[in-house]
Amino acid sequence: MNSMHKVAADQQALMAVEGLSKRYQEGNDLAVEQVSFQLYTGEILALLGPSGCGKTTTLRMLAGFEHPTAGQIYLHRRDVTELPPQKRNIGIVFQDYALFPHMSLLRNVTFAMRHLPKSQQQDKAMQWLELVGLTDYAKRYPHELSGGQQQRVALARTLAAEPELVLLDEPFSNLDAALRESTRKEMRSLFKEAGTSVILVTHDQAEAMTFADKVGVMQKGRLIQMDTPQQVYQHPANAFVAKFLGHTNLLPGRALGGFAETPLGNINLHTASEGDVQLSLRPEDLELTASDNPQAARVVDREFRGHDYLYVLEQDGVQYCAITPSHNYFEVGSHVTLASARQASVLPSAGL
Ligand SMILES: Nc1ncnc2c1ncn2[C@@H]1O[C@H](COP(=O)(O)OP(=O)(O)OP(=O)(O)O)[C@@H](O)[C@H]1O
Repeated sequence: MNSMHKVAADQQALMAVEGLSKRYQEGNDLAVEQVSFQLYTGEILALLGPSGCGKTTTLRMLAGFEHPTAGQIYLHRRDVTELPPQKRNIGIVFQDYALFPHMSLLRNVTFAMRHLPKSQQQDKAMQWLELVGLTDYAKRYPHELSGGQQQRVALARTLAAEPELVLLDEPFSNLDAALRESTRKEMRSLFKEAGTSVILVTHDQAEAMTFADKVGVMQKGRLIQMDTPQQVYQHPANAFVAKFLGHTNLLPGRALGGFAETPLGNINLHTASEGDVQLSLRPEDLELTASDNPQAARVVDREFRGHDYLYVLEQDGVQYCAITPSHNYFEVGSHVTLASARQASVLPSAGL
């Protein structure tokens, strides 16, 4: 990208983060190391990674609750790195929702609207409660609500302050599986309807992929890859990202342009390459065919998952995983040939 393009892109970014780092104590490792990214208006970004990788620290620096050791945070190209949280126009919804227990839902929401004249607050608060489907509960108190409902009030209260950007810290972690999925869907459409920009933190890859427009995968304080869920899943930057986003087969290969020689035969490559490579092949991209050949792969294990089967297979002492539709049925102990049904992606930084 030449510098003209970079300037143009920067101008449109709602938030730009450059070289953000955090060391909590002298002598400790960096909790966040050189994180840089841009967020555009209306975008939903998920910061995804295992426990301790620096997601929450990053979020807290963006909100202004933690001071960075190095780096800058820009909102509309204005450097806000030194601004206190209340001057950033960023809303944050914490994991525990932090509603005021002694206030009704309506008052919880109007509390966030002190910037409006008193006469407008009630009507406007009812509109926010309507947006999250809770007008009938306006007079109730937080303890009279389910976890999912409390979550939505916390969201209404955050939105009522009309922030430019909403930060969510593990927003669905307190909800049970069924409620989590529906709340996730509702919230995504709410944000999309309102055109709200969002950054959320999660360690749940399914949540990140279904909720966000872009996923930023973090490992040991670093942002390893940030792209659309499809790109990150299908073209991971390294073995860690490939494995963190679901099952995968990591294969050694020798690339000869558009294909590579691998233990599973020649496999076409998504991007032409040369020399020794590491490939990531998703389990749904492996094709199984029943075989009489005892040298072929053996079915070691099979897990029924409703819509599909997850198989563990062994060939030449190496284990592979494959996912097939549930009508494709192979007995444990039987033999199958393995072939790639799609192009594999070359991991660009296999050494990481
Ligand atoms: N207040 C603190 N003082 C010292 N070290 C801290 C502090 N907060 C976090 N850390 C350390 O910084 C690193 C990153 O922590 P952080 O909470 O940002 O990770 P995370 O990815 O959000 O993890 P989780 O998913 O478990 O919340 C960890 O090694 C953690 O122990």
